[in-house]
Formats: sequence, structure tokens, C-alpha cells
Amino acid sequence: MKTIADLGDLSGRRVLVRSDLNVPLDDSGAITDDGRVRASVPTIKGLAKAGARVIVCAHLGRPKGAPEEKYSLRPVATRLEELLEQPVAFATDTVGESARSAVDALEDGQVLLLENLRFNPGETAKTAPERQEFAEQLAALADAYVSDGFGVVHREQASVFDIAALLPSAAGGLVQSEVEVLRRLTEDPRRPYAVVLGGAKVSDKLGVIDNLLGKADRLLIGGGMVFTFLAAQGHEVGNSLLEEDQLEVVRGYLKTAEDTGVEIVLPTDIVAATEFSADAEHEVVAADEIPADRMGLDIGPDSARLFADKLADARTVFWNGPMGAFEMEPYAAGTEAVARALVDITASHDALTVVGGGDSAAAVRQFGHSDDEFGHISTGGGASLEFLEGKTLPGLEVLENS
Ligand SMILES: Nc1ncnc2c1ncn2[C@@H]1O[C@H](COP(=O)(O)OP(=O)(O)O)[C@@H](O)[C@H]1O
Ligand SMILES: O=C(OP(=O)(O)O)[C@H](O)COP(=O)(O)O
Repeated sequence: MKTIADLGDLSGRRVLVRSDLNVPLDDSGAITDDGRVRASVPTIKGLAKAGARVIVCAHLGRPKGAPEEKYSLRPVATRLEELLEQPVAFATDTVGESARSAVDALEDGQVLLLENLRFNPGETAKTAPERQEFAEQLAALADAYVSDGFGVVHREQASVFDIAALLPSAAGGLVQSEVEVLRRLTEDPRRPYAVVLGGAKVSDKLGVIDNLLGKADRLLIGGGMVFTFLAAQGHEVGNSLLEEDQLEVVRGYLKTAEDTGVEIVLPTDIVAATEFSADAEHEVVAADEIPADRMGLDIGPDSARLFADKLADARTVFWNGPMGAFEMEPYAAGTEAVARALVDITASHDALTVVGGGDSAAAVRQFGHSDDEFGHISTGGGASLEFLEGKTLPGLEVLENS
């Protein structure tokens, strides 16, 4: 992959940086974990110091191709400014009048953040021709492109993929360092090798299991991922997250695991609530007895102990996706137990523990852990998982070929 050094002298040049600034926000719009903003700082600072006119672009959440105030990147611009210790201009659009005039006003060493890329339908459109015009408009703002949003390199999207063919392009330091660490997990990992999967992006991430079954020794399933497994085994899951069209696929995974001796560890008990709320009535029930009018929002205490046990002797662990809706105190214990287990094995026998994903990283920090208690905290969840599968990630491949 080309690096920033390969772009030559950047002084006075307009450099578009794709960062992953997709941070969790609370109900008042305040950032609850700024890990991804912090991770983006060294590359942006380095470019500014080199005299580039730095145009940062990123997404927040999953708006549907049109502006929505709650997905504005404006609060992120403020945080970025504090962390960079220099002003950050903010454009209220991505490729429109505001962006163009803000780019024109940039002086060497100054930084601009564009509004959420996903306010434009061209960013996430399914086919290349649909994305092309937006990619060209973005490219017209700059003289060079730096891909530094590791959390999005698995997305074939305009600002990640198509744009790299339109400008001199390079990988930023964050993408480079993430790839280096994750490569250690793909090349002869120390065993037992356990992968813990949870979270809410169930349809996105169920597919990775197929491939991971050939690589890991143990797969621990928690979070919103659980219920498609429980339903596949014929159990009631009430109003829990469920991918109904994946039941057959999941039955296939269970069969493959049995045939190949890979252990799939499922929770034995679940915290079941009347609704998705911290104040909702909730109780611990057996995993195969979730009442039809309840939703599972965390793994239960027996499962937390079981998961900690199954991690105790692991020498390599990758974890993506919280075990429950940890942002709400009644549903945080399962995630906290897994975080603790990883910290313990990192300290006790120097296991290589990697936590990936915006919310997973936010969770471990919420429980008071520091990043150096783990082997690595990756900014990408889905991106790391796809990397571990051995898949070619579009955002990396395009940098190799550019
Ligand atoms: N059982 C569950 N039901 C609903 N949401 C859940 C459940 N378990 C976890 N979550 C949610 O999953 C979200 C994180 O999922 P995801 O985006 O896949 O993780 P990451 O950002 O670490 O990759 C959290 O906001 C959490 O509240
Ligand atoms: O949060 C992200 O990924 P993750 O939840 O898998 O870590 C990235 O910002 C990608 O976002 P997307 O999954 O909406 O494309």
C-alpha cells in the first residue's frame, strides 16, 4: 500500500482525508466516546504540519442519503478542534457551495471538516455508476486522497473506494497500523483462539461466521446476534432482534461447527425486558424460555460466567460487539464480564486480545478500562471481522492498485 510519504511534498496541496468519526452520541447529542476522533488526530495533525490544506470527510450513523440534524458532524468538529489544538472549519454540506467556498478559504496547515458524507445518496449507492458523480465531486475538492478510516475500509462506498481511482492516493497511519496488528491474528494465531461476537449489526455480521468457523477454535455469541441462533434451535425469542431469513444459514453454521469440532458457545440465560429502555421491567430467564412479550437485552449472569470460563485459557481473542445494550445500566453486566475476562488473560498469560468496533471500544472505556489493558483496541468492528476472514477489503485493495 502507498503511504503518505509516497504522495511527495504536500505543502500547499489540498488533501482529502477519509476518517472514521462515527462516534456514539447520547440523547442530548453529546459524544459519549471520542476514541475514533482521537485515533484520527495523528494523521490529520501530520498533514497539517506538512503544510497541506486538510479536508476531512467522514460519516455519522446511517442517514438515508439526505440531511438529518441528529446525524450532523458538527459536534465532532468541535471535539476535533479541541484535540488538534487548532481551529477546524466546518462545511454545512459535503460537495456543495459551503464545502467549495470553505476549501477555497483554506490556507496551508489549516483543517476543514465536511458535513456527513451519507447525507448524499451517492456515498452509499450500490453500484459504481451511481456513486461516480459524487466521487468526482469529492475529488474535485482536492489534489490528493488519504484513506485513514479503518472502520470503513470494508465498505465499497464513494469516499472509501471510488475516489481512490480519481486522485493520487495513500493509506494513512491509522489504516497502516491497524492492518499490521490484525495481520498478527491471521498469521498463525496462538491457540486456543476465541472470537466473541455480539452487537446490533446482526445482518452485516452473521455472514462472517462461515469463514471464522475455519479459523477460530471457539466462537462465543452474545448481543443481538444470539436470538437468531436461539430461534434456529427452535426457541421463542419474543421481541428480541431476529434475522428471520437467516435461520437456515445459522442452522448450517451449527452443523458445520459440530462437524469440524469448533465450539459455538451460546448464552444459557438472558436478561429479558418489556421494552428497549433502562426503566423497563426486566428479569433473568433461561435462554430457551424467553417470554413472547419480552426482548433479550443482555446475556444473563450464568452466561457471563460461562463466557469468562471459555475465555480463561485463550491465547488469542478477537471481540466485536457488546453482549447487551450496555449503554443502559441494567443491561451492561454481560459486556462488563467479557471486558474483564479479556483484561485478565492479557495480564495473566499475555494473551493477544483485540477489541474492535466503535461501541465495543466505547464499552470497555465506560467500564473504566484503559486501552493498554488490552493487546489492541481497533477502531473497526465490521472491518476487522472481514479482515480476519481473509477477505479482500475494497478500501484496502483500491489503495494497492492505485
Ligand atoms: N440484545 C441486544 N438488543 C439490542 N441491541 C443490542 C443488544 N446487544 C447489544 N446491542 C447494541 O449493539 C450496539 C453495538 O453494535 P455494533 O455496532 O454491532 O458494535 P460495534 O460498534 O462495536 O461494532 C450497542 O449500541 C448495543 O446497545
Ligand atoms: O461503526 C462502524 O463500524 P462497526 O460498528 O462495525 O465498528 C463504522 O463507522 C462503519 O459504519 P457502517 O457499519 O454504518 O458502515
